[in-house]
Amino acid sequence: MSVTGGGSLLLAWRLKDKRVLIVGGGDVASGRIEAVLVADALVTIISPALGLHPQTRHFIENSDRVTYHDRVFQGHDDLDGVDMVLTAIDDVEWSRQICALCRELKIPVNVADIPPSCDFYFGSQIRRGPLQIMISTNGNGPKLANIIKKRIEGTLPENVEEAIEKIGALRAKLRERAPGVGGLLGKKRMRWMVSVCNTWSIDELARLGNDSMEKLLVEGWDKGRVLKPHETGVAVPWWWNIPPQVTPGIAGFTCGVAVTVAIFILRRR
Ligand SMILES: C[C@@]1(CC(=O)O)C2=NC(=C\c3[nH]c(c(CCC(=O)O)c3CC(=O)O)Cc3[nH]c(c(CC(=O)O)c3CCC(=O)O)/C=C3\N/C(=C\2)[C@@H](CCC(=O)O)[C@]3(C)CC(=O)O)/[C@H]1CCC(=O)O
Ligand SMILES: NC(=O)c1ccc[n+]([C@@H]2O[C@H](COP(=O)([O-])OP(=O)(O)OC[C@H]3O[C@@H](n4cnc5c(N)ncnc54)[C@H](O)[C@@H]3O)[C@@H](O)[C@H]2O)c1
Repeated sequence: MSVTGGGSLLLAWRLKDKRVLIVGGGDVASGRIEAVLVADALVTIISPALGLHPQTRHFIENSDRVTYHDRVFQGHDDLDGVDMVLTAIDDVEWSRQICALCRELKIPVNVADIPPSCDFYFGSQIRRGPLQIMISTNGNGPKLANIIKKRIEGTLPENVEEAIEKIGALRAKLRERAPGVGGLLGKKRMRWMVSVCNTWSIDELARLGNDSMEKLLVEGWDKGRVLKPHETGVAVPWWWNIPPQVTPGIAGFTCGVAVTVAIFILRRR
């Protein structure tokens, strides 16, 4: 395997109850606030009331996770106990100073618009229930990241979030049945889950209900096998599993055959 370097580490950062300071309250800040509230952070916003974006105002007025200070950033004291800093202000000099303070205090910081002052970049995001996809061009082309996001969105299976939620529920039930971390049991659990994911399509997983899950565990896991969807009462017609990309091809082929047959019959008359 060759490692070329020059990239960024892509992670899903767990921010629940972590303290995030957002300096600025304009358009860009409002997107940042939304992004960290989705992750259940405790948010402090410092920004003069004049110039607040309507969405920032909405978060301030409606979220009990948001503390608001109607003023400009003042310095060191504003960083006390803070786990992450995001700045989105129209003042490059202050942005650089905030970055320097954060680096001194070893607080991870993102300064919108100044890549050298970013310990991490934001990306274009797709969220569908528990599914989170981040598209990053590593600083090269943010608008292009947004365009690529729209392309990816169009290729996702319709019920992908239900499938992920169901697989999450199945894994939780399996852990209740076979608890513990690591060891031989852990390996067996993982092998079984891999096999379920390889055997069932996304559509079929999305249709898993409590009864079929129970059957999958009692008749499957307990007996050391992976049931097929139809054995649990979950079955979708075979054509549901045709990838959408090939559907136009099949439709075209069918039309072609129909036209050829029609011409053949008409000629014989
Ligand atoms: C993805 C997204 C996430 C978000 O911000 O939430 C994001 N920028 C978005 C939009 C956007 N930003 C800009 C435009 C104008 C068009 C254009 O330049 O393309 C548009 C498009 C628009 O406005 O429509 C201007 C811009 N952006 C940066 C600079 C400074 C520079 O490059 O030097 C300049 C000024 C350049 C100049 O002065 O010319 C820098 C950064 N912007 C990043 C993220 C990080 C790298 C992301 C990556 O690697 O892909 C990075 C490095 C730092 C950071 O901010 O974390 C979000 C799209 C979300 C969505 O809608 O899906
Ligand atoms: N995603 C990106 O990377 C991206 C995209 C577009 C713009 N930008 C840049 O991000 C920055 C913010 O953009 P915007 O459209 O949200 O700007 P904006 O002018 O709408 O908002 C700036 C906000 O910062 C506040 N502010 C200014 N100085 C402050 C200080 N010292 N302390 C606290 N608050 C202060 C202002 O009151 C205002 O609410 C700009 O520099 C812009 O060029 C970045």
